[in-house]
Amino acid sequence: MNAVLQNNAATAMTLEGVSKLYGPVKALDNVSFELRKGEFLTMLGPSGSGKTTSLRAIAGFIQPTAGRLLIDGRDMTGVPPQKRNIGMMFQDYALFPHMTVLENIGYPLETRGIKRAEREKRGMEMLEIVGLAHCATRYPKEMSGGQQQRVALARALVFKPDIVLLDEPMAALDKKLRGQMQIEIMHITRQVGATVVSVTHDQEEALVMSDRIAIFKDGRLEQIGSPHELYQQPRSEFVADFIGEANLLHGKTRVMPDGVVVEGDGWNVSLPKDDPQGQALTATNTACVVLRPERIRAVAAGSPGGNAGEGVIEDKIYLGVEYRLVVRMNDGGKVNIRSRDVAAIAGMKAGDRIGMAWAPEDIVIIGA
Ligand SMILES: Nc1ncnc2c1ncn2[C@@H]1O[C@H](COP(=O)(O)OP(=O)(O)OP(=O)(O)O)[C@@H](O)[C@H]1O
Repeated sequence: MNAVLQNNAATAMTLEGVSKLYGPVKALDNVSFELRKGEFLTMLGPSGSGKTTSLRAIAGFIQPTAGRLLIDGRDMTGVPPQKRNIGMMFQDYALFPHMTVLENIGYPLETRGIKRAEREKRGMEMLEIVGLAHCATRYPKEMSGGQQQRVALARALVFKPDIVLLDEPMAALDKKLRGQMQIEIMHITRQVGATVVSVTHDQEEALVMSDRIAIFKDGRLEQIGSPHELYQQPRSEFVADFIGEANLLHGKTRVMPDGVVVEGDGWNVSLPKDDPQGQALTATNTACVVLRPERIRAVAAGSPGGNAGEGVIEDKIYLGVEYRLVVRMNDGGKVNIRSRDVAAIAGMKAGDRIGMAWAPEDIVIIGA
């Protein structure tokens, strides 16, 4: 029996090699991952990377060209959307304007044949959870954007779906409200134990809300992991650049008796040979080094040692909480530094030469 079909209680959904072709366009290219019960997973990626196509395949609005999708161990091939126990919140909320808030929330229960008294009871319970019990008899147009969003969320959760899909949930909100609603939606979905798949192209939203993030690129799943894993151990330059801010330095590798060095013009990284990252480099000639801006120490120029670099300050920007420096390296590449070390930086100015230092443990190497 296929391992995936063994009805693992912790698995809510499995995608097995799912592809979707539109003529020559591979909207999805052999995507496989598992969603755990109670998990908040965000699909993140640039425009056209396949996020919406994945969401629509899960909802059943489109059928994969190849591969399978299992929900709770059950193959969904040929199962229409209304036969999948899935809740959805769309970016425009799609509330029914002629129904009150309570009627809107009760609607999915009505379509499932649940009687009015029970609908109202469960609808009011959901309204309590989303903090809108006082708005039950209002109409959607009498609510603010944030309130409408919470009604839409309550409607997506009220029938205890196996999975809740959120399609760009913050798209209609202004920036200030977004931050607040990210936290609120995260709390509400955790409180009711919902299993959530959300789509966004806002990396901050993904970092704030998700247990795990699936990063899409050109229809492929580039990497999936917790926000921490993706930030600390990106497996590609794309992921390193997409999650947080990254300096990507391309250099040549050199195997030394006691370690491995990656170096470019005016900078070097040295890793001990017993370090797994160092070991992987013994077989390659070139490598990409990921250096996070907040991990670089600004030091005086002129004393470069190991794990260090030098360049010329192009911009120095004071942001209150930190300084940002843009440094031009000898090879023409730019390095961004974020630092709160006022003592080290206050006296530096654009045009000065600057030294940079980093610790081997702060470095991520992307293979050759
Ligand atoms: N119905 C369709 N017909 C033809 N091509 C499509 C169709 N739907 C999607 N595509 C193509 O498939 C690819 C993936 O699209 P998809 O909508 O999944 O991307 P996305 O990551 O959600 O992007 P966005 O962030 O812009 O919504 C794109 O190249 C898109 O043009």
